[in-house]
Amino acid sequence: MIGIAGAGAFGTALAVALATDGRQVRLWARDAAAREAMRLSRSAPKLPGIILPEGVEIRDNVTDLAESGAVLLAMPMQAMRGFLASTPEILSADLVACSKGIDLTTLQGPAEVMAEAGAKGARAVLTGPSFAADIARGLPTALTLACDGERAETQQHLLSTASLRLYRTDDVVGAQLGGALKNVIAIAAGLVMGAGLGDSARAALITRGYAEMGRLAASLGARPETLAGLSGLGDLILTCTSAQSRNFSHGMALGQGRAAPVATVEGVATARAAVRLAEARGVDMPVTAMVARLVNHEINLGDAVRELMSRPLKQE
Ligand SMILES: NC(=O)C1=CN([C@@H]2O[C@H](COP(=O)(O)OP(=O)(O)OC[C@H]3O[C@@H](n4cnc5c(N)ncnc54)[C@H](O)[C@@H]3O)[C@@H](O)[C@H]2O)C=CC1
Ligand SMILES: O=C(CO)COP(=O)(O)O
Repeated sequence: MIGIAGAGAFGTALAVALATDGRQVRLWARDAAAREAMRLSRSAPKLPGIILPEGVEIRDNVTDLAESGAVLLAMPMQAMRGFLASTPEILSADLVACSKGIDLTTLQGPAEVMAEAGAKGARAVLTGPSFAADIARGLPTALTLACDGERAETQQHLLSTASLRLYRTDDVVGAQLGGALKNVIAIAAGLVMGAGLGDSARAALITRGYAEMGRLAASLGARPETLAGLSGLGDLILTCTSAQSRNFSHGMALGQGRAAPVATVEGVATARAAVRLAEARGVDMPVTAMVARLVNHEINLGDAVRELMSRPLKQE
């Protein structure tokens, strides 16, 4: 049995994929009305057209997840620390963080947040290029499961299905940073496309963004090949090129000068956190720093482009 805490787009999509493959899933949403609606309709508002398979059981009590083979944490990154603090009962289970981001208060990634909360079982991070809508439809998806404990292989088999192919890595720092930092670059790519700056500019941004993701990750102990994998480059490609991405769409809206739709946009907080991490380590992250200034309304897009283009010329 697998427990999933958080019944937004991603948690529900994973529940659908796992149950379709024969797993028993306990899905918990924090909102009682949302739980009741899902139970009655066997559907989820964030996944239109998808029917919840029989194997998905909507649970009212989050502590019911504690006896699962693994508990997936499928909530925004900034909510994870508070959720774990208020739910000590699940800390004995193996935990798999599905959030992509950096905690703004502690500047920790999901693995460190779980450890500091007192997680006693395995602590893994599930990341990589995967839109919830694709997963829920059973489209083929490859993900990275990062775990440096001896339970990694067990978790990999528990969470892989006919349509979800999980690759394993013990580079937890690299995998979680890849998943977090790509969202910032996706906002930048959306800004460029929204402002009509062209495909060439986007390609430049993705490449230079990837370079600075690698610099920060290396300074924190990540391996370069992890960033070149699904959790870094793979997710960067997906998120910087698809309007399905909320981070990319958020950037597009800003680039077009219109209000961005309300949604979970992890790259906004991650940009602010990454700037602080980079400053503390003396790492140059011009694209990320510019995204932080743009989302903080400290600079307009025209000045941002001029500033980035007039940086001193250097070697690639
Ligand atoms: N939607 C997608 O395609 C993918 C999302 N992710 C990641 O999964 C995480 C969650 O994203 P989505 O499910 O898409 O967001 P969402 O906005 O669809 O759902 C978030 C869910 O978290 C719940 N939540 C918020 N605060 C909470 C709290 N304090 N305690 C418990 N639950 C809380 C909300 O009620 C909501 O059900 C994010 O970090 C995202 O980057 C990762 C891969 C794909
Ligand atoms: O992480 C994702 C795809 O891998 C989802 O991207 P968005 O959060 O930008 O929608």
